[in-house]
Amino acid sequence: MPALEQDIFRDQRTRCDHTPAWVALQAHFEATGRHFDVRGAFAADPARYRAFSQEAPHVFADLSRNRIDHATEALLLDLARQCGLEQQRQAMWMGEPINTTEQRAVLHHLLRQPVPPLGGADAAPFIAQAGRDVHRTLQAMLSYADSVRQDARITDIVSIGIGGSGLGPSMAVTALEEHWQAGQRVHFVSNVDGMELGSLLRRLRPESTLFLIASKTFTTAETMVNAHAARDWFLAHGGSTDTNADLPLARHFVALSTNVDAARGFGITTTFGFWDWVGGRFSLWSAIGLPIAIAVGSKMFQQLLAGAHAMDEHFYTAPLEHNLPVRLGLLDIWYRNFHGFSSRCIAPYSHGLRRLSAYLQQLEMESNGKGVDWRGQALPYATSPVVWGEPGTNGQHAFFQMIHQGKDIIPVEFIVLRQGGRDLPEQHSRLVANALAQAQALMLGRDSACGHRHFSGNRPSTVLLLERLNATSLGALLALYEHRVFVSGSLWGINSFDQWGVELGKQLASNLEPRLASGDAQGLDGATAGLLRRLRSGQQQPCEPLP
Ligand SMILES: O=P(O)(O)OC[C@H]1O[C@H](O)[C@H](O)[C@@H](O)[C@@H]1O
Repeated sequence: MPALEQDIFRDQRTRCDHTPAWVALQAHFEATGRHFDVRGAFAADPARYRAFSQEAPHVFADLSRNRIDHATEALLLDLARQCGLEQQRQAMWMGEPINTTEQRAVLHHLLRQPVPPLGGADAAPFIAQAGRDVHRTLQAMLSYADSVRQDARITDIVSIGIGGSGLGPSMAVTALEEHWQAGQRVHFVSNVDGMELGSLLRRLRPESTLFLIASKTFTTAETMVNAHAARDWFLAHGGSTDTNADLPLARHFVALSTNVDAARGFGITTTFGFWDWVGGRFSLWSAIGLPIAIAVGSKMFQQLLAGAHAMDEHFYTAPLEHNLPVRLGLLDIWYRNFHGFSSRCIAPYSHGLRRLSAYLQQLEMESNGKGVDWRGQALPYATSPVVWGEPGTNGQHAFFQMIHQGKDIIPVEFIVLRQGGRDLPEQHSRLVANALAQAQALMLGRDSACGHRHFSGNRPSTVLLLERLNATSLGALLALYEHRVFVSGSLWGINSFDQWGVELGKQLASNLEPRLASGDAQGLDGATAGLLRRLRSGQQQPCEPLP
């Protein structure tokens, strides 16, 4: 896009709190929203469940237990239109550089487009070319995945990667564990704490291990430290950098990265690449998903892509008022900026989805945890809530106490499967009953003269219902969350696709690491200097008495 057009595109946007709809929402909140009672709304409207439920591909959503009515949704939709949500969505589709701080397009949806058409009939040449590149890489990666699955010599696949290069694949592989290949194990290593890799290496043999070094940049410190430790271990146990040796590094180490040169410098000759228009936390659909394809096979990986593509079509084509990512994203704005709710609990009633909250923490909080708008100007309103959770029913016996009776209102997202997995299927109805009961208890509450037994009720929740957990429904669910994050980020006027907030800590860590060895505390703040001295003293000592 020419520079001038870009500027127009950026400057035409109206910040959400400067729109008439925002003012109207404030008035609506004061008039009825603040004291809205979901129980009363159900009593007044027998059709409420139907009106506030939404079909989307592979996901059905019941939004009826939320503190919204038709007027709220209408005003939120006005807000979306006045903030230019549809134009933003179109800009993403057209490959415009909506990641403005890095001047990058955001095209992860292209990774799951079937052929043809590549990028759509009206695709710009750059998108059509990107689509061709995607399919070439996908085919190479999938045939490699299937060849690994057929290789009886390989028993262990170790994927080393952190953040977006670890959370998505490990969550998806966990979710699809019923479909793992017998006789092969897929492990994930992220932490620079040597305990993670060290304890794994003790159980492995180099000749039967394949290492996947997953890093978009191939520079991330933790991943590089672990990759080098794995390489040292491999070479110390009979491996060789000679490609003609019996145990060549080039056959047992593969890279998943945009930085082919750095991977080559490491000694890797096979790299499955991707592109700068794929953000790390949106990358499980790319070569970063190779561990998924190895774990469940190429066919199932394509089902994952197909599920996500179905959700993409819904997001890009459904009218805003019947568009599930839009409705959820708008609800997030309503709760965060008008009700002031500061967190949202993810409660998947599915053991397979036990890593979903960890994955969503990065997706949502790294995308939308920003304090400035797309021009870098400070925002006067709150953005991303804290996203957290644990699978049900475990959470019920841990923190649900607070959700039922605590002083904070925490909207809960129940994820429920109509059909359970293959193991102990007779327990599934108990699991589902618990999810429904929690949502019911949160909404209905219970009056009691005894304060300890009183439940105030009117506590909001959403139910996302999947037929069953498989690659297709998982793909759709994850794409739903991706688009929802786009919707709320777009309305907040922030760049959801950069992550400058992680840089400072990285720089300070590289400054401190040599100081831990040298003891040089010069120029450090008092707390860091004190801890550095204590860490180097070799023993826990009481604090010095104050003068
Ligand atoms: O894939 P990599 O380049 O190794 O990056 C891994 C992760 O680290 C960074 O610090 C970012 O916070 C993440 O967005 C990214 O996913």
